[in-house]
Amino acid sequence: MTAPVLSLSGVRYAWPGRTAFSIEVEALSVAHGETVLLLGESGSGKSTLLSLICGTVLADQGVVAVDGQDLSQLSSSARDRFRAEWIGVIFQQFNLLPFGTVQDNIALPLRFAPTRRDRVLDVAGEAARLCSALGLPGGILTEKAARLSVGQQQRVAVARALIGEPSLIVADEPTSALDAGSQTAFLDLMFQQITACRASLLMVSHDPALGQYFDRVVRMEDVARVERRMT
Ligand SMILES: Nc1ncnc2c1ncn2[C@@H]1O[C@H](COP(=O)(O)OP(=O)(O)OP(=O)(O)O)[C@@H](O)[C@H]1O
Repeated sequence: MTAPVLSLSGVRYAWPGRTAFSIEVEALSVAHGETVLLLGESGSGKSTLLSLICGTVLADQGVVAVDGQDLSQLSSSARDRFRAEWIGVIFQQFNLLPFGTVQDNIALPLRFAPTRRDRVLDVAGEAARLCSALGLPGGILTEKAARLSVGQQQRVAVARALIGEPSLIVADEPTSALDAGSQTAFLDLMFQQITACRASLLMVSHDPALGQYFDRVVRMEDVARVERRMT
């Protein structure tokens, strides 16, 4: 049996400072090629959990492993490189570089990830293929990101996460700005592309209606114990 693409065990994390929010996750894993929706209300710690998974914050206790690599064993710069190599991240606000072109934005993670870069023979060709597969108009590659509609930015953010086929795609509420019809169309396209590159997907949302698209739905309250102390 191959190791899961993501596994958390005995994880504990408390935000430093006066926030007094802490989270404990006994066990959570995502298998290769699996799509998992992590459901939780606002403030339940979903983004905190994604930060732990991406290694932007380090667990105080326990192990977070991506593709078998314990993130706490990497230096801060090695962790940044590891994230760029193996994790495609779709942020809630997409975080595109506004003055960069669509092509610059899609190619960005490859700059920091030589192995991922090596998997893409023709960067411009692959960016164009992903744009077309995600329903973006031809010629968009040379547009500045700031000029795009929200729906277009969202698709560019997906293309940026997928380029070079990282093993894990992590998405933080990427459909929250869309109406139900546009959500369905967007998720269909995103899932087709994720399946084509055999990546695993962990997406967080507060919306139970999205569960039908995923292999598995995990509720925050079933995997995470959170504590808020008044300071
Ligand atoms: N960067 C941060 N610094 C300090 N505390 C933070 C930070 N981010 C989150 N927190 C704390 O963690 C708690 C949970 O926030 P988090 O963003 O993880 O929840 P969420 O489920 O993603 O919420 P939402 O759906 O509203 O984005 C917050 O109430 C806050 O106290």
